[in-house]
Amino acid sequence: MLENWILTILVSLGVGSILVMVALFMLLKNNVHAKIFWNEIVLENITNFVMDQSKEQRILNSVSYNAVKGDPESVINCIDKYCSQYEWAMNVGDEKGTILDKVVEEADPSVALELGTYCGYSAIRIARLLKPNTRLLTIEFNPEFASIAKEIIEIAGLSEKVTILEGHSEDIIPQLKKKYEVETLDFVFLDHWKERYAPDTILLEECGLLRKGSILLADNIIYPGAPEFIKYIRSNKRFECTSYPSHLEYMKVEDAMEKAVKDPGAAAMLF
Ligand SMILES: C[S@@+](CC[C@H](N)C(=O)[O-])C[C@H]1O[C@@H](n2cnc3c(N)ncnc32)[C@H](O)[C@@H]1O
Ligand SMILES: C[C@]12CC[C@@H]3c4cc(O)c(O)cc4CC[C@H]3[C@@H]1CCC2=O
Ligand SMILES: [Mg+2]
Repeated sequence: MLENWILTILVSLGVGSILVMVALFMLLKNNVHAKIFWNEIVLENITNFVMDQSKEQRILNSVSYNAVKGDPESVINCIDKYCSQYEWAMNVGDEKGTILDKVVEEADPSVALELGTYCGYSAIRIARLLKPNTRLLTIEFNPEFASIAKEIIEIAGLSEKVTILEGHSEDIIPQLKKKYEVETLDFVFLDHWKERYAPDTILLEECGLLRKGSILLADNIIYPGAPEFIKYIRSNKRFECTSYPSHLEYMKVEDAMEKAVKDPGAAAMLF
């Protein structure tokens, strides 16, 4: 009699754990939050512990071994291959990267600013399209990411065009005019923490860094989303906005980028 009870409990526990595993699998398959949580929190921390290095160091290693020195396209392809085949990472990726390329070409910037460098993937995409005697400033507050980005940008052969400014966007933006000799910005790529998009756009305006015709491009309008920025920019008569539907990097999940041109009519009258 006692053995029957024990058997029933053991079978129930077995079936229960299989059901929990199936539920987890379904959740991971269908839910983007679960997938990101699984990749970023569970898998990444286990791999970091086992290999005693960070995912960003592994991205740098992959670039050092596989990319052709001085060839930005090979660095971009190498990062995309690593992050789609081995470990997801928050680079803008190739699909949204192609939109970024088009908008940079349209802006044809003399001075460009990026908020959120990470490993330097989008900085390389932007800098490879810049004409001679033009520059990209990119802001990153994580010292490990800033130093990895420096090495990856060096491998791409773009160190002359790119300056990494280490610190918080809210501290560095007010220093851009005096310390970094910026008059106004022709192009700004917003890809740092999403709750900073709106306050940093307002800060750029207050610091007199946006001119008529300055172009802003913001990543992650749908996922993770930047609702305060979208509310601010779309209701502001000084900006003309366009949405570019796309997908989250390295995933089949909807995302979009938002372009905002400051006083576009007035800029056209200048020429
Ligand atoms: C999504 S990643 C940038 C990805 C990069 N643009 C690319 O596509 O290759 C965002 C980065 O912004 C940095 N970051 C977030 N908030 C920031 C802030 N307020 N100031 C400076 N860096 C910030 C994070 O440390 C992270 O490295
Ligand atoms: C919320 C998050 C940080 C932002 C991450 C993110 C940033 C980004 O620019 C992207 O293009 C995509 C993402 C998706 C994942 C987001 C991260 C999940 C955990 C975390 O701290
Ligand atoms: Mg992004």
